[in-house]
Amino acid sequence: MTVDTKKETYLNFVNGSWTASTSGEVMPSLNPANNDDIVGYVQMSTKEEIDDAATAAKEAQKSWKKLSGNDRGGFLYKAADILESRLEEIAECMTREMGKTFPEAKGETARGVAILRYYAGEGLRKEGDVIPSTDSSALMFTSRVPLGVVGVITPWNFPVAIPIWKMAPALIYGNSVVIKPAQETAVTCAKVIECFEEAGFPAGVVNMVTGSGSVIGPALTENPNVNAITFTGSNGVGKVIGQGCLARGAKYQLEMGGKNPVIVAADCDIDLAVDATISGAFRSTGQKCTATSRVIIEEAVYETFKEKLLKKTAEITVGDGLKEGIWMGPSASENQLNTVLHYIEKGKEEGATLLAGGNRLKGEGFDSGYFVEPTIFENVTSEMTIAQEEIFGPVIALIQVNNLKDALHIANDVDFGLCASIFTSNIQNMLSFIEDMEAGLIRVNSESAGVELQAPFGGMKQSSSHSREQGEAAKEFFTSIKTIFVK
Ligand SMILES: NC(=O)C1=CN([C@@H]2O[C@H](COP(=O)(O)OP(=O)(O)OC[C@H]3O[C@@H](n4cnc5c(N)ncnc54)[C@H](OP(=O)(O)O)[C@@H]3O)[C@@H](O)[C@H]2O)C=CC1
Ligand SMILES: O=C(O)CCC(=O)C(=O)O
Repeated sequence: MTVDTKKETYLNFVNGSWTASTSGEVMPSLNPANNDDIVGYVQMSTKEEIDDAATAAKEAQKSWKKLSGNDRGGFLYKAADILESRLEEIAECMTREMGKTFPEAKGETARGVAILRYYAGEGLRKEGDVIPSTDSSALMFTSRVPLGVVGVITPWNFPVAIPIWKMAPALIYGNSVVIKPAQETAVTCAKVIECFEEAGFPAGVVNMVTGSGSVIGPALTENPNVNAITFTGSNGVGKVIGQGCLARGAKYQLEMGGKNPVIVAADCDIDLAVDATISGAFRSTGQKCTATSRVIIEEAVYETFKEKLLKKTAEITVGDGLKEGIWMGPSASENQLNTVLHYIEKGKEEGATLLAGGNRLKGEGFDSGYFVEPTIFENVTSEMTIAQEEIFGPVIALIQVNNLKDALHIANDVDFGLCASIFTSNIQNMLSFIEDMEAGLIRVNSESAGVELQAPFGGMKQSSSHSREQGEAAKEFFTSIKTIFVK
């Protein structure tokens, strides 16, 4: 491909240096709000470059793990300060690369800073327990040791937060990392890696290789020097990665899709439920694994809820996320837009009623981007495709029920179990929901999306490989326990 020489080509970061791929191939990273805008070029790297990064990471980890947690934390604090000083620039790059609005991108970058500081502090927290032995003259205790080299495979929907919430705990517990970011947002990731470089991490501790997931993804998963893989993305790819790791005995962690319900009980604050549904479903153009995609409403308040929801949805401003006053940006890519339009057609074909939206936006300001209207279906039944499969776009299905028992049954009637929310003022309704809802994140009177960095994050059923990320829970994945007996 011909390279526009005015745009930067972002290289791989291997063993402390920015290196060119031997493939010589690059691909443009395009702005989904205006695909005439090339954000930069990223390399289509080869298996050999993954192998080089893994070898460097293996060597570097030997001395990295010997540092005290306090010293490792110092590097993370520095990276946090540098990221904070570049917050606006990196957030702007994120908006240009994947479309989320600038305020959302700034919020996410600030979250990256906070995650780095949280894990920097982990370097001074306890890493084991003393356990009484049956032998009164012995000392028995546990200690945590790093896994070695961690391969990090990330999606495009949180281009700063997800790489950081995987890399920061990996690093603080003494692992080195090789990250393969989503191609769509590899420029934003390269800028995050620049922050790590400037923070002075020893060469080889942090490495980044860009390229096609189907080529360098398996190279990373199958590399014998890589001891573990942490992945966020689609279920299809996650399962392939899990099988690859299992086959060679590597540790793996998969965070995948969701089909998250919101239950609207007759006794709830309807305005609160409407605002939370809109925010949960349409922020980031619905491109969150925690996004609301099914709204299950008791019949007594169905019409009132629907009317208010439609009124507020009509007020949403769609456009280029860098412009003032825009609330919802484009889908992140043409592929993603086509997936969303495909599901909208499927909804119509299967007999759901389109209440709002449903179209690609056309005309001035829209023609060079991948904009779709916020879309609402009603008369949706639980077996319809749009009630079962993850859409990853601004599309919601309204499902009317007679009572909360039916609501809970429908809420659980999917393969996923990431997050779920209920709006109610009745304590018994809340308690039943907390007890019987099959989801890793339970939210009451709050939108389905909303992850706090200090709390465990992950799903049940097909949403994850049953481990948890973030908060203290990250320690379970990124370390191995040694039980020590001394006599
Ligand atoms: N849970 C979540 O947060 C996310 C869910 N999704 C879901 O996935 C759908 C598709 O999105 P998509 O971006 O294609 O997600 P993918 O699962 O394909 O991509 C996620 C990451 O995995 C990489 N990858 C792709 N194939 C392999 C492989 N064989 N081995 C190792 N790594 C691989 C990708 O690389 P590359 O960039 O080159 O494709 C990317 O870095 C969305 O519509 C949505 O439903 C997507 C993103 C996030
Ligand atoms: O909702 C969030 O903040 C995180 C969601 C997430 O992890 C994802 O969409 O991949």
